[in-house]
Amino acid sequence: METTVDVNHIFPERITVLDQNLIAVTKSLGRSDPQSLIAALIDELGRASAKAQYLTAPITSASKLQTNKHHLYLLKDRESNGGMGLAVGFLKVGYKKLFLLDQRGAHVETEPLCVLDFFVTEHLQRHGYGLELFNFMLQHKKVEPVLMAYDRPSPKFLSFLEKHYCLKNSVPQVNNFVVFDGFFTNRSAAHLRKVPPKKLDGEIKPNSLTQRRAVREEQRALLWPLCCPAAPPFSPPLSVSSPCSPSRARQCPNPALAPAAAPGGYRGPAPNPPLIDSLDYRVKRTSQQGLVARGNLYSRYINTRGFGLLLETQQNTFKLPGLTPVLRERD
Ligand SMILES: CC(=O)SCCNC(=O)CCNC(=O)[C@H](O)C(C)(C)COP(=O)(O)OP(=O)(O)OC[C@H]1O[C@@H](n2cnc3c(N)ncnc32)[C@H](O)[C@@H]1OP(=O)(O)O
Repeated sequence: METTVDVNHIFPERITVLDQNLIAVTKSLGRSDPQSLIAALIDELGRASAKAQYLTAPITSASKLQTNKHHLYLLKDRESNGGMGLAVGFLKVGYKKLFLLDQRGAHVETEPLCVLDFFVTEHLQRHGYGLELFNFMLQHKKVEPVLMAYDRPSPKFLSFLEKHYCLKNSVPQVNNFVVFDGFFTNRSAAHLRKVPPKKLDGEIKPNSLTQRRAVREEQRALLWPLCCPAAPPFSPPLSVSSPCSPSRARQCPNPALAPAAAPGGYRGPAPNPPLIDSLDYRVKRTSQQGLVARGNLYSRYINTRGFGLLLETQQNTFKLPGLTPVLRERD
């Protein structure tokens, strides 16, 4: 990405690892880190990534990086941009506590390293930069791609994973993360914890006024008319050549350019997002099978008997009776 920023000055290394402090994890000798320039560059890259993925808002920004324990790998090309260097792309990863379904459909609690955002400047894609970034991250984190989870991977990213790491068949999930065959089998038992059988269904009563308001919002959210075609309860096994249910595809500026829906749901903007802003929650319907609550924590609620919604705050969990929760943390 061409900027007026002297990328070579800020980032002496070809790949820089940035953390919460917005400073290079491996600091260069005698150089200060001009935080505001770094922040501006990250924001710019985050916006470009969001645009490339048809997102309404960036997943990556300096402020988000500062408030999460993520690592952002930033790749530059030293020679470009009149010798000032060019930010070619970035890869953002972080650990997430996830409730996933194993091959037999059992809930398993995991905390894998997840790919959260990945972007290479448009005109430099398919030149091997993505692979360079990804391999660097694998070495830095000492992890194998099959043991990672992927947050709503785009079709390009799915193609990338298949081509470079032979990751093709996914294990169906009800959340937006994609994991592949081998995720459960290659992982030591210490990293997997079976989720205990659920308690008897019933409403968990909120204690505080704010929490009660959250429940009211939740119930109002359920009244929205359902208008989208139904999606299957589980995303089908992944095949890059035959991406899953079109009902999970999101709106694109130009329908002809719309990416095929991916397992876990491609992260494009949602059609007609009905938002309720309350208590940091934005609640929206994603399909007839489930509703998504966005807030500090994000959760979705699906089972074979119907629809449901589960809101989780730092303190409490609210749920409607009769359904099985599937939880996922959000940034
Ligand atoms: C969890 C998430 O982060 S999902 C978001 C992923 N990011 C995006 O979709 C943003 C737009 N895409 C990109 O920025 C890039 O294409 C990336 C990051 C996915 C891959 O980076 P690149 O530098 O292009 O990858 P690299 O050159 O190492 O590998 C190329 C392979 O990636 C895949 N790929 C890259 N670009 C494309 C494309 N336009 N169409 C289809 N496949 C593509 C292909 O498998 C390609 O191999 P091929 O050229 O033989 O078909």
